[in-house]
Amino acid sequence: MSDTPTILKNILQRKYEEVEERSSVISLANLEQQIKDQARDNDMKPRGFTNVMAHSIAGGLSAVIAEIKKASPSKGLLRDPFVPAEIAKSYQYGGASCLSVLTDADFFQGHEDYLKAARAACSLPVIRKDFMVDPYQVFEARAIGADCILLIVSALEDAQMLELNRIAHKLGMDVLVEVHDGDELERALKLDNRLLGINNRNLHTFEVSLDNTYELLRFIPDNRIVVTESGIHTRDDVKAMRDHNVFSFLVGETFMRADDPGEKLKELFS
Ligand SMILES: O=P(O)(O)OC[C@@H](O)[C@@H](O)c1c[nH]c2ccccc12
Repeated sequence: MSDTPTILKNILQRKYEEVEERSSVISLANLEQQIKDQARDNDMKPRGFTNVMAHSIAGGLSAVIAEIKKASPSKGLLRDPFVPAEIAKSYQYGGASCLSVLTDADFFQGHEDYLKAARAACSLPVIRKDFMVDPYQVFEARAIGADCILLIVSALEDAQMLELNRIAHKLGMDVLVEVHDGDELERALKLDNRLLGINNRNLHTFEVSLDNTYELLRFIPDNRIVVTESGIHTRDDVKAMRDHNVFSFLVGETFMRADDPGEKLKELFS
């Protein structure tokens, strides 16, 4: 991880501290008990994130993971007022396949309660968007209702990545593995997940280029579902991706800046 970009380094450093703090308040055993207690509650059952994505694509549609993100380190505050339950309903109405909810507080002004509120307000599967470095966070994700977690390859060693992936699956969650270059892609392909995210944002410079997806595409086997992440703003962006046989999208900023996020989704994807 020697060339891990600075901002990511800062975030990861903070994440390790956060895990220490949180696990001293709520133990891992306690989280596991919560998950067991919730097993009888139908609303808490994993909603099959990957299946819903695959189903949308099989129907000839774009599979859109619509993101609920109040702020980001590169763009600052994106939306105010920010009401996750309203946004979730709007996204469902607008035709999203799944939701992504930022839970990181310090860099994205996110919160676990945003995920809970968004998920409770709709029937869509939800990915916990955060920087996962420790099993504790994976249990925590399931305890708050997440149906899927994100694993960022540049933030993890292989062994860590495998372990977090295994725990997520054991808890019934799906995993979106995120890469932004060829080396990371090679490592990501060692996991047997169907979902593979290509981030168009360079984490060193914050520059966004959709070419990143096009360049990495050719190295990805057909049985994977490629999700293009970041920097999708227009119908033309969507068309260009679809012309390259990319049918899954993760979109945040464009929707967050719109008065009605679900309408904006329709505008881009219908
Ligand atoms: O807001 P955008 O440019 O549409 O991007 C969404 C999403 O791809 C981005 O939020 C993201 C991609 N990978 C991440 C990892 C952590 C936090 C955030 C992200």
